[in-house]
Amino acid sequence: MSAGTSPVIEVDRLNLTYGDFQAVKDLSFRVEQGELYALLGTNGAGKTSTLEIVEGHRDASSGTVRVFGRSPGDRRAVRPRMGIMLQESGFSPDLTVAESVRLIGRLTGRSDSVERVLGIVDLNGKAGNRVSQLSGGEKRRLDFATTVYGRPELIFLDEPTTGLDIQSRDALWAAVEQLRADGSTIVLTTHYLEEAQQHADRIGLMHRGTFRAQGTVAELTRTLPAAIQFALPPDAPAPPAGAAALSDQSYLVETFDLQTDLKHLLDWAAAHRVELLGLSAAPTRLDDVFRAIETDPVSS
Ligand SMILES: Nc1ncnc2c1ncn2[C@@H]1O[C@H](COP(=O)(O)OP(=O)(O)OP(=O)(O)O)[C@@H](O)[C@H]1O
Repeated sequence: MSAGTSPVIEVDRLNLTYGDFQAVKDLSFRVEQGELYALLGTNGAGKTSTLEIVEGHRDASSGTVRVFGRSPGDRRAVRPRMGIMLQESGFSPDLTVAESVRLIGRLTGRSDSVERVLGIVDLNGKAGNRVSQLSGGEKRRLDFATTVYGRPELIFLDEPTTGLDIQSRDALWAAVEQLRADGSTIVLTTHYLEEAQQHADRIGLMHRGTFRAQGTVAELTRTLPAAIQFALPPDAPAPPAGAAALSDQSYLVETFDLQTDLKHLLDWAAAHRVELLGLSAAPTRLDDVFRAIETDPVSS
């Protein structure tokens, strides 16, 4: 991303109300060209509602949304440049797999090889089968194939790996990384936080219609301490200061400097000739940030 490049998506003080329920409140974010931006959050946080507006499927109550510098309502300009993988697929059950891909090709105006996109998701063997005959995971893979048909510049992936086995997940993520290498911008929503942790450049964490945190994984996780856990044998001396007792002989050290505190602990154990049982040192994970936000009374 170079200085001065305009963002692919620009959302400024977006609000959405359903009747008198405010589902999205003053939400602002940008997604830059080539980024993988993950919009994460609790159930009912407003992610789908936000994406529906950005995708041009729903009008905002107030605020500004720009996609490629245009209103998402400007469908003729914006839609051919986007691939959208929704949570629920809308294929006609009577079409074959290959016909479904071709149909999407015609609707988007993009061109590609049906064989290529079915190859990405290992569905070439099912090209002649009707959609109604596919398993749930195979339908999801077909969803992905039609979404990336023609290598769109902007790709929305809403829970893309739900129902997929591990091989299919790996294949899907390899395809996403290839699309990014080719310059596509990706917006992801998922409840699989480890996937966001691994693949997202930046994350927006939503709860009850607003962002509770936004930034890179490193920026979000450094707000919470990492954890060192260990247990001591019955005859061991008292543990070093800073270790909180969890149960009889188990201890927890919470730290913002994992490396230094782990070294202190190992030095203490060596000096006292103590074996640290079940020792684990875990950096802060996105799950921890997520849980902290869900339980934060300020965010309720
Ligand atoms: N058409 C609608 N009419 C009224 N309320 C709605 C409508 N669609 C969504 N909502 C409400 O708006 C809130 C946000 O819903 P949304 O589907 O955007 O959340 P989400 O973050 O995508 O949730 P999830 O992770 O559960 O899919 C929820 O409280 C939901 O019940």
